[in-house]
Amino acid sequence: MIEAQKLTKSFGNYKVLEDLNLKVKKASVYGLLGPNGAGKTTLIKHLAGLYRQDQGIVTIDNQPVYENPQVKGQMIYIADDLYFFSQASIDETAKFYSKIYPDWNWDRYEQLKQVFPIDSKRRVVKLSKGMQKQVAFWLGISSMPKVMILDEPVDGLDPVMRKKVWSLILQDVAERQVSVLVSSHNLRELEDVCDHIGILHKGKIVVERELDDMKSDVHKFQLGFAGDIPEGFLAGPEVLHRTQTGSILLLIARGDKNELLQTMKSANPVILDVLPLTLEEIFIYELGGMGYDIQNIII
Ligand SMILES: Nc1ncnc2c1ncn2[C@@H]1O[C@H](COP(=O)(O)OP(=O)(O)OP(=O)(O)O)[C@@H](O)[C@H]1O
Repeated sequence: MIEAQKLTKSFGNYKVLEDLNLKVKKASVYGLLGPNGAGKTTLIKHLAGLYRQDQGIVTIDNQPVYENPQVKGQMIYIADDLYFFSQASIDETAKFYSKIYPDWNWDRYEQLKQVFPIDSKRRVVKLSKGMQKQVAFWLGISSMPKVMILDEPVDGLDPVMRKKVWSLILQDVAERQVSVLVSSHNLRELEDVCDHIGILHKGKIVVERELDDMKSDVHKFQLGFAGDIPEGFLAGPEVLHRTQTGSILLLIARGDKNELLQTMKSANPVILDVLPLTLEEIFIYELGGMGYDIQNIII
């Protein structure tokens, strides 16, 4: 489990993270969203043990991360800006990884040549940006980590490679109970792969949700009435959004779907439809209600 408690970090007088709490469970994929400058990379560098926090606790399986080689030997960190030795080929870099990571698996490294079609004798720094990212995953996955910390991981990969990489990661989550924290600006990308989403805004996690809960808790309805919409109809706090066009009402509401439908039916609408709701819409309406300009935070 990856955990940060009351994590605070400033650069000079500028506080980037403040009393931040975050938990990534075993065998789970946590998506970290936030606008430019929110502090995602700063948070990630603490979780990867590269930065020392000013205050708070950062642990992996209850062990402090900073300056802890044992923890780092079980973790891969794929940064936004990759670093490789300037003279080394992929094979030579793999040899280096095999000495750093105690569970390094040469069979897996060989098998993954089917997935990453790059000549392993080539110098890594001479490869294209997207190919270097592929190498980072190739070596990272062959290291058999328990924890993966990924900063904008599929940026620069083509769509086919994105799918392949995600499928390898999710296979490790399912089969080896790997914990993954992944940052992105793209909610749609995270929606397909994460089970939890946290939104970082101005140095704090402002919302953290389990996706299945979220999807089953918020619903969108379209209602039509023969005459006027009944006075006070569904005007309670369960309604997150309401638009009325003539006698057609569009509602986004939180709660048990069947109970909401029962309440609506009692007003005798002539039309009552449940409409599909994207995760993006759920965030927009939920966080909009909390006073955040969410369109600018997550899109
Ligand atoms: N080493 C540093 N020294 C001073 N300020 C820093 C340092 N690293 C980050 N910051 C500042 O901290 C804030 C958060 O930066 P960070 O890179 O963590 O954001 P981010 O959410 O990853 O942004 P982006 O989505 O643009 O990558 C920014 O204002 C940045 O200028």
